[in-house]
Amino acid sequence: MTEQPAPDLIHVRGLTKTYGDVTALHALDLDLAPGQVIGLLGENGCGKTTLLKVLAGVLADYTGEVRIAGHAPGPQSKALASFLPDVSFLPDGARAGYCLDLYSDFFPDFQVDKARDLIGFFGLEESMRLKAMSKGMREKVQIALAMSRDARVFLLDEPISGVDPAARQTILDGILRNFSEESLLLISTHLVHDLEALLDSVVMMRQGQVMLSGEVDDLRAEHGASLDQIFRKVYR
Ligand SMILES: Nc1ncnc2c1ncn2[C@@H]1O[C@H](COP(=O)(O)OP(=O)(O)OP(=O)(O)O)[C@@H](O)[C@H]1O
Repeated sequence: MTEQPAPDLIHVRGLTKTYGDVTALHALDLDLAPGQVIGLLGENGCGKTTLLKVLAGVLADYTGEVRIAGHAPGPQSKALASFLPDVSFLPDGARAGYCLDLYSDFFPDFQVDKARDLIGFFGLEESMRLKAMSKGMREKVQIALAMSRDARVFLLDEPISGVDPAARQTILDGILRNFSEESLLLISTHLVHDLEALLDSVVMMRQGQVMLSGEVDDLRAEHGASLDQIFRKVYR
C-alpha cells in the first residue's frame, strides 16, 4: 500500500490583509505539511509578521481562507498554535519562574517541566527578573515558554534577532529540543545563514505573496548554491 502524504496543517487561499491603504498580504496561497521546520524569508515589509499574526489568530480582519489543522483562526486553532511574537510580551518586573506560572495558568498544553529544562539549558535561572535580563536573555525565556506548549504549529517571529552569533546555535538547539514530527515549525528570519542547517523547507515572500517555496535540499540542488546564496540572489 502506498503511504498517504500527511494532510496539510496550514492551508491558506487568497489571503489578503490591508492596513488602511497598505496591502500587507495580497491573495496569498500557502500549504504546509507537518514534520517540517520551515523558514519564512523575505525583505523588510513583505508581510512575514502579518502572515504569522493571521495564522496565530491575532489579526482577524483579513479576507480569504485560513485553516490551521482544519480550523479557522479562533479558540480551537489557538489551542493548537504557539506564537512567539517579535516583541516582548511578558511583565517587566516578573521573575522567569512567575512567567512559567502564567503560561501554566493560560495554556492547558503547557509543559512546565520542559520549560524548566529549557530555562536551565539556556543558562538562566527562574529567580531572575526580566528587567535585569539582557534582550537576548529575555528572548530565551520567551522561546522556552513558546516551545514548551504541546502544540501542533509553532509560529516564531524572528526568534534569534536579538541574540549574539555565539548564542544563536544554543537557541536553535533549544528550539529543536522539544520539536516533534507531528508538528510544524514556521520561523521568520533574515538570518538565513544561521538557520540554513535547521531548515527543511522555505517560503520566500515578496510584496505580500509567496514568491518561491520548496524543500531546501531541492532548491540547493536546482540552483547549485547554498540557501544563503539563493536568498541573496533572489532578493538582490
Ligand atoms: N499596524 C500596522 N499599521 C499599518 N501598517 C502596517 C502595520 N503593520 C505592518 N504594516 C505594514 O504592512 C506591511 C507588512 O509588514 P510586516 O510587519 O508584516 O512585514 P515583515 O515582512 O514582517 O517586515 P520585517 O522583516 O521588517 O519585520 C509593511 O508595509 C508595513 O509597513
